[in-house]
Amino acid sequence: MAYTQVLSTSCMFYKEDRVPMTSDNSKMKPPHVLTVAGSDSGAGAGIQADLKTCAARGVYCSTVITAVTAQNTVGVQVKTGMLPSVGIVSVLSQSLHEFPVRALVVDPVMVSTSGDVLAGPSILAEFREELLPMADIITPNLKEASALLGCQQLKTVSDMRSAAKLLHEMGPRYVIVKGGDLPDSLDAVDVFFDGQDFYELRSSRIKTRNTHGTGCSLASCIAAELAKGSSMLPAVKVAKRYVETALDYSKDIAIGNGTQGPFDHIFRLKSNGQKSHRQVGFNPSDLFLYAVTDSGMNEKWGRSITDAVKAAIEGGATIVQLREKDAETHKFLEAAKACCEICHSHGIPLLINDRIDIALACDADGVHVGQSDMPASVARTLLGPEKIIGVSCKTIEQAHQAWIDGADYIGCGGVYPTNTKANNLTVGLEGLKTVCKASKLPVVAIGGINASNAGSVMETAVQNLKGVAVVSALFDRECILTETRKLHAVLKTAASMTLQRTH
Ligand SMILES: Cc1ncc(COP(=O)(O)OP(=O)(O)O)c(N)n1
Ligand SMILES: Cc1nc(C(=O)O)sc1CCOP(=O)(O)O
Ligand SMILES: [Mg+2]
Repeated sequence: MAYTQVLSTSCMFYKEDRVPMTSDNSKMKPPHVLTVAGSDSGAGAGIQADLKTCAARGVYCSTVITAVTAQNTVGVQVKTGMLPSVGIVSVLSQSLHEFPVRALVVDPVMVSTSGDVLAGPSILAEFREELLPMADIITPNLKEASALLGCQQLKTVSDMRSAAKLLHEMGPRYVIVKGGDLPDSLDAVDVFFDGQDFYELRSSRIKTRNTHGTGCSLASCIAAELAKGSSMLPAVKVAKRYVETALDYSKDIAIGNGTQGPFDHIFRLKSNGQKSHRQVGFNPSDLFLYAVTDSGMNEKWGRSITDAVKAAIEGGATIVQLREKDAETHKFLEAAKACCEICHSHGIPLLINDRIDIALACDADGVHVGQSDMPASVARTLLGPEKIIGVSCKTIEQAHQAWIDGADYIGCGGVYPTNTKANNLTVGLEGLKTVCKASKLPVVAIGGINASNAGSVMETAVQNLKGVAVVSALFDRECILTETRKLHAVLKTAASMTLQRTH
């Protein structure tokens, strides 16, 4: 059994276990971290931070609580338990000798980010003599580094380098001195030393009060990455980026009344829902009039994507897809963000064609992918459970796979020949019917559809067919608003005729 351990004065330690679960080795236990730490009643640091960090990083975390603290965002008020005692550090060191571990991460928590002193000088010697020599990495902040070294305050990056070197001489294989509190520094710089080379790890300094628990979280994220099999420098880089991203994500949340607050460790599980005015979730009736943009057509008619999208929505589009094949990424992202705002202010979902990265960056409602694009199953993993994913399908098999992959709808075409997509196979109304009948997912028809033939498409009245997706009949026209209204009227008539027929 192998262990990855993290220790602090509040005695956290971590365990990693990759022992096969079954005799045929087909299932592996997930990476596992065991933390032995103090409880933070404020839930931003300590055991609670470790649990949340490991969960966010996909690592199972079990716990041993060494102390109970009563604290809130104003500061540590009472400490019971006991955390930083020579006895606990000594028991821990003995256990580590008895049960050797794969990696030991020592977070020498002595001063919390709120400035409270969490460990007295009595345990410093025990730390230096017992724990540091066993550690794979130690993660002190500026105050903790100077406390361990018994030296003056560290004020510059050069001081941090000297401290990292001296701490390394005490025995740990790696040292990271965290410079978050460095005065006059525009970015957050940490110094990593591997015994040979120094690395200055820089990230943007997030302006936020919500920094409570950043130290615990960095250390537990390093342990989580090690448990997943990472080597040290990549683990430290991931941990730093994780904390930076979490801080940025949580910079405006307001929990408690103190000068500091906790951040949101599990931000990745959220859908950024608070930014969106749209109700989360996919409604198949949104596919009724699906407007798909085309950068070439907008250029030809001299209009911006945003003006094109506004006009389509005003004309009755029920969902919008940005299909900007030639757009340069930076410009596409700017346009996508603006279109998101427009769509969401009208309660209309916005999907991005092909580009999962753009969809993630602008927090669009989802993506549409084809058979040669990112597989829908991978898109689902990247986008999470709440985003909308559409897949182009021309066959029953593709429709079945889309369902297995976790798509929300399929686009089926070309129903008619089209000039918008080169070399597109036309499946015709018959092909559309075949796929619709077999599909477990709602279907939108696409390819050569306009106000003259949309009625025929909808009147095939196949179950699952929820609407039409149109490019040129809306966007390669002089007035998008007029054309969208016209198409909307045709679709409404077709829908009411279908309704009459089925009753
Ligand atoms: C609604 C809808 N259906 C089908 C497509 C076509 O997607 P794909 O096959 O990936 O081709 P491109 O659009 O990427 O050229 C679509 N975009 N939307
Ligand atoms: C983007 C696209 N996909 C198709 C498919 O068959 O999957 S047909 C198509 C082009 C649709 O454009 P228009 O409405 O101008 O014909
Ligand atoms: Mg595509």
